[in-house]
Amino acid sequence: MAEKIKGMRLEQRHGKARVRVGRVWKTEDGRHSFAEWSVSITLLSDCLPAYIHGDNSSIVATDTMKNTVYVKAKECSEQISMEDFAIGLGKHFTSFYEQVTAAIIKIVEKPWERMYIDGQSHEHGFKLGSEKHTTEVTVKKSGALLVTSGIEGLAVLKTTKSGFEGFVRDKYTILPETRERMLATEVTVSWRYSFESLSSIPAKPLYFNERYLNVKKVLVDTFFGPPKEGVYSPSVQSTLYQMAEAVLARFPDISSIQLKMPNIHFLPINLSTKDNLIVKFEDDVYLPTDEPHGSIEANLSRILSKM
Ligand SMILES: O=c1[nH]c(=O)c2[nH]c(=O)[nH]c2[nH]1
Repeated sequence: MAEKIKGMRLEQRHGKARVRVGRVWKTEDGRHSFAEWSVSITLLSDCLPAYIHGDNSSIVATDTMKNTVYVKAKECSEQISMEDFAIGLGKHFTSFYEQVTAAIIKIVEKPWERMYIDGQSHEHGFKLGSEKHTTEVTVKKSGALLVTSGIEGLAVLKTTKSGFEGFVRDKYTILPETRERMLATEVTVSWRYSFESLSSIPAKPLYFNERYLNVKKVLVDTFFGPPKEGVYSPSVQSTLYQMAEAVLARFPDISSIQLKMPNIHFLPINLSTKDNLIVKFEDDVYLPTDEPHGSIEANLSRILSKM
């Protein structure tokens, strides 16, 4: 919200960050599902008197926002995707409060995965996985909507089928060209859905959960290539683009995708004295590092032709 005051411009928003909630859903035959979310709410509303005059009469307390998360979680009697939960919260804040013009809801899910014991899925046991599912939803009073989903911390590595050649060489360059190296990264990705209003959201339950798993599969499959032969990567840039392109080609309801793929370096180990070669690097012994790392990111979006 931007408002003019005494010849100046005031931009303000308020909300509650990191409201943590766990929710269990139980079927009649005794199977439990579980989700743990960290929910952040930001409301855009006219709160000028609070900033200027200390008049809080139009402020929705952030404590109330926190309570609303628990009330809405209680009301979800059936398992729900966190995108749908965020949309529901956004709808609530923009319709329940006259002064609220838009709500931005961000959720990060803790990666609890159903436990398998001797190949059999456990009815109520879960263990913590690695990468996290994220979402950011903006709901406007008009019903206009913006939904993004994403993944944080998807760490992937391949020990071959990667190289880097033909880059700029000048008096500062020492990096040798190679067609044989390790490729490691921790993917952060977010994609935007093309649904632009509350009425165009798919009614299918858990639609967004299914999409999340399928997008993750396309990203990972493209990164690695087929199990036996893999796929050659001429650069992180090229692999990133292939991953983004594969997602847009496969999912018509995704309009853009942003990928961040740090190039996490594994340095060759060569050890020698003046007279002795102790360890000669043969693509086998590495020094793992996490800094510095290359930082490579790009956004790929459809250009929508308006006829
Ligand atoms: O895939 C890569 N992209 C780069 O831009 C780069 N720069 C670098 O030093 N190594 C690499 N690798």
